[in-house]
Amino acid sequence: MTVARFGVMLANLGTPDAPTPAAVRRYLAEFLWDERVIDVSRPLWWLILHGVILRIRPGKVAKAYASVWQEGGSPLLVIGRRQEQALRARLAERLGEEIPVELAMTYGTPSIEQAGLRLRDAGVERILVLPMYPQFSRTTTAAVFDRLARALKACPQLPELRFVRDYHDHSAYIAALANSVREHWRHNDDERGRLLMSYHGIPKRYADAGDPYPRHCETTSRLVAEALGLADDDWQMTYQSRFGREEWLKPYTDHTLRAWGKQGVKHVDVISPAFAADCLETLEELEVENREYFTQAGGKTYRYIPALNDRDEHIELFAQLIEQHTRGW
Ligand SMILES: C=CC1=C(C)c2cc3[nH]c(cc4nc(cc5[nH]c(cc1n2)c(C)c5CCC(=O)O)C(CCC(=O)O)=C4C)c(C)c3C=C
Ligand SMILES: [Fe+2]
Ligand SMILES: [Fe+2]
Repeated sequence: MTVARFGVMLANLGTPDAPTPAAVRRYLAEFLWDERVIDVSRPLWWLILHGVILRIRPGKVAKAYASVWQEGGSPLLVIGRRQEQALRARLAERLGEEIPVELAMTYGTPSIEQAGLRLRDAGVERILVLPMYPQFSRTTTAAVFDRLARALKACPQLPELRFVRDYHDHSAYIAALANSVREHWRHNDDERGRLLMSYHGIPKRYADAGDPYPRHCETTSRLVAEALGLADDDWQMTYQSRFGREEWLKPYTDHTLRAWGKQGVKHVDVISPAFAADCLETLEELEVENREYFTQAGGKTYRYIPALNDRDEHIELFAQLIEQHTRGW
């Protein structure tokens, strides 16, 4: 067997195994216990998480998952598998050799450990880790790094490792986002709404302590707006998916959409550049929940533009990132 020069670990957040309260509870218990995500002192957080959150949230959230669940499972996983397949094919075409590519989830399955073992079984000694988070955050990208380090703890030997920290201003990423907006406008007879770029939020405290996430989101947004030739009034960026009571990054997506509806804005196009794959946060929170906030406040048309998912340009972006980060291997 010829061993490939390197393997790729394509990482994303993870998702429950089923749209049931029990599966959602297992998923949230793992996810929300990660100190990179929630940094509250452990004994206090254990009491809040197990005493309150995991008793109430799974039932409600399981219903939301059930509303977006697909035949093959959770959208994040179904799309992740398509991205993995498409990337294998693209790398074989570009590099003329079979490069092992393994989808890995920070929480749930396929875990980072399982993906690492599959790469080990393929015989590769060099691994490029590509977290599918264009904007770096301690809560996502750094959590991948921690889980990988934990998975490697028991190994007597380490693979050679490289890690893509972020790609928030990569020209192929910006072009792919801008083209997906242009395509959406063309499909709608060039009817353009005000463009809302809605990013998953993080607690403001993390940004104050040095998390570069909001700076990365601002740069992505400005570059997309420039690529589309938008004037300042034609677009805005906001943050969605708040969790808990503390202040998160602002402006908030839901508050902005309600305000726009009241102010007489009639048409909105929404894109969510931080999500490499559509998931609960886009298909339910943006497609359904936020649409209601806007239309109930007086807005007329609200259109969600899908994530880059397995679009050709997205897979090409991953292939370019992989080529750039594996030079010399
Ligand atoms: C303190 C809590 C959370 C932080 C910080 C956070 C950051 C963060 N998350 C994503 C991407 C995704 N989050 C998703 C779901 C989700 N996120 C949180 C909490 C925090 N996220 C929760 C509790 C959940 C689960 C749903 C719920 O209970 O409301 C998902 C979707 C997963 C799916 O199965 O579809 C993604 C993707 C980013 C990019 C980010 C910070 C930059
Ligand atoms: Fe999240
Ligand atoms: Fe949400």
